[in-house]
Amino acid sequence: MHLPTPYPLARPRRLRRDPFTRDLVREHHLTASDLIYPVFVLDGHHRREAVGSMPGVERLSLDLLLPVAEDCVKLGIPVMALFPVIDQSLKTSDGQEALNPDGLVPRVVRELKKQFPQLGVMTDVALDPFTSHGQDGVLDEHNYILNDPTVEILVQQALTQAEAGVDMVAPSDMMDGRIGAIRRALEAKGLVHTRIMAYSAKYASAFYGPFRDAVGSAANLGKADKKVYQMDPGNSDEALREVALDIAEGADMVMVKPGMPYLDIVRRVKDEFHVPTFAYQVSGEYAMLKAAAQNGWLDHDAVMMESLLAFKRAGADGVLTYFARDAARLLRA
Ligand SMILES: NCc1[nH]cc(CCC(=O)O)c1CC(=O)O
Ligand SMILES: [Mg+2]
Repeated sequence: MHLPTPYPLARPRRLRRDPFTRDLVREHHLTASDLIYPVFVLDGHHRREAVGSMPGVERLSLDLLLPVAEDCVKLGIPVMALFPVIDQSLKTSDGQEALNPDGLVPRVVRELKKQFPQLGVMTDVALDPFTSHGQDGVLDEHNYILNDPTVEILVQQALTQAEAGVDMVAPSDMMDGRIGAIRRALEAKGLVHTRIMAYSAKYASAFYGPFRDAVGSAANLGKADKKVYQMDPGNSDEALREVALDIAEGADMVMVKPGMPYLDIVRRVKDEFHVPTFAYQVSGEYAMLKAAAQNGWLDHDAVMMESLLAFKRAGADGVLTYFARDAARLLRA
């Protein structure tokens, strides 16, 4: 960087003088095409349940989700991410309902792709909505989450989703080697178009609390945590090693999660690998901003847009956010 011209020859405020100049020199922009909209889907008909800790977010049955998908198309949001809320009676220690080709997720995928072929659909590859203990994998007798047996199940889950026609599978479990195993299995079945969005750097974060309420895994998880597979919040170099492995194993896109407290990781990943890089503005981040806005302590729309722009500035190509529809609506206005 060259030395700046000294004041008064340089007056940086000249470029902030009026809206047209600020528009002209702005380096980063948010558009609707940067957004991925996560939704919670339930079995049944005409079901709509509010998520208490996530104002404005609802669990919806498929019939009520279809108008939401249509809204995403209208708003120019390219992708919807599905998170299932599975009935307690279907949860088992090995999460086998995740492999049911007629289960909730495959049924929703088939219908969404039939009705809105132009809307990208992404599904989560992870067992936590399906397990009786709320962990993302199967346990040994000491309640340690086993890697390789879990990966075998995740491969079958990803195949089930891909065969239902999903566009992108997104493994969010943090087992080692799952990207490669899923990629090989997809290729072996001729499913060469299925994109893999790898949650490569996913931290063991306290910001996931409201999500675990939303999918109903919080009660099952109890006091347990996910620190033996999700990353330690103190680590940064390790995120680069995780991303390197997932790219080598066949990931098309990588994800950093959570978002706002981890923008340094987004920047390092983008600078190091130059691959499509995404960030997840998770449930706890959404809840914080919503709660403050509801109290009148923050300006809702202003902090929403500023938080999303910050992801772009940090190097993210897109953001998975519960604000996606609100933001897209504002961008269109
Ligand atoms: N497979 C688990 C999963 N997938 C998405 C989220 C959290 C997303 C959010 O907080 O919005 C989690 C939570 C967890 O790891 O317990
Ligand atoms: Mg990994």
